[in-house]
Amino acid sequence: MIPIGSGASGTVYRAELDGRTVAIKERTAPEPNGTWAEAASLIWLGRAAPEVFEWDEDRIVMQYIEPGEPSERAAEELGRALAEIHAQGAPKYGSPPENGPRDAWIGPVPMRNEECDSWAEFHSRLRVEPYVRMAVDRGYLTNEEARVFDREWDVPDEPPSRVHGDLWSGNVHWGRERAWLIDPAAHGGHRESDLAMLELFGCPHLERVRGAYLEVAPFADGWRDRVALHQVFPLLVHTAAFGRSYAGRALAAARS
Ligand SMILES: Nc1ncnc2c1ncn2[C@@H]1O[C@H](COP(=O)(O)OP(=O)(O)OP(=O)(O)O)[C@@H](O)[C@H]1O
Repeated sequence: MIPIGSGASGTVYRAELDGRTVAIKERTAPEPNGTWAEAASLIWLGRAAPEVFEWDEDRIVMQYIEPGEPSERAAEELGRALAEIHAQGAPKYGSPPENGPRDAWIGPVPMRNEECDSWAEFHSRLRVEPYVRMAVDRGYLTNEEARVFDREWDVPDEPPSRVHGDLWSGNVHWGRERAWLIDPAAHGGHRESDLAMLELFGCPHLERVRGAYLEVAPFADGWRDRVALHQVFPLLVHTAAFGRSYAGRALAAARS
């Protein structure tokens, strides 16, 4: 087994298994349901993600994707693929991936999926409040700062989408021919959130990805003004997980 990547939760290896080259993601972090949630998410995302061959509580064996360079063509294809995944939908806002657990992970912190009737309820109860509490408990936000996150979260009404859920640029794996989605935390969510997160830390050819996406699946008017609002969740997760250095950006996004 040859190590090809490592992150907070474990190590990814390239290996030969039953005559084919596979990627094996071994989870070393003590995260109950971690591989279950990730395997179910990968399967739910379909052909945009590597195929899952098998998984147990310690590891996922999946299709190995030979790395390549980002290209404009692959970026546009990624935009269209994202639109296609989103359109597959989800039963409700907050639904876990099909056959997946309610209790999952986002980076090194827990993330719960529970069905809600609106995005506003889902966002506030499951994607904002738990991380504000965690950040306050850990001393990364003051009580006064925490109150900034106690607000209405309004977005134009639309049915829940099937979202990747942790779509920072590191979770776009550029292969030889196309881009692949890896390391998802999928659930029923708002499709603008995936694109807003991709924008958060920059992504190669972002304009191409977004342009191709919007051509086939336009957002409701005013989406640019909602980017910051959708970035509150990942910024809060960063604050809760990694510390106060992210608090300023999280607060600014929440005030937007
Ligand atoms: N199916 C795959 N085929 C080829 N390489 C892969 C595959 N899956 C993951 N990798 C490589 O391993 C790296 C880490 O993968 P992944 O993001 O899933 O791990 P992680 O531990 O969750 O990392 P992080 O903490 O950064 O989220 C990727 O950036 C990629 O280079």
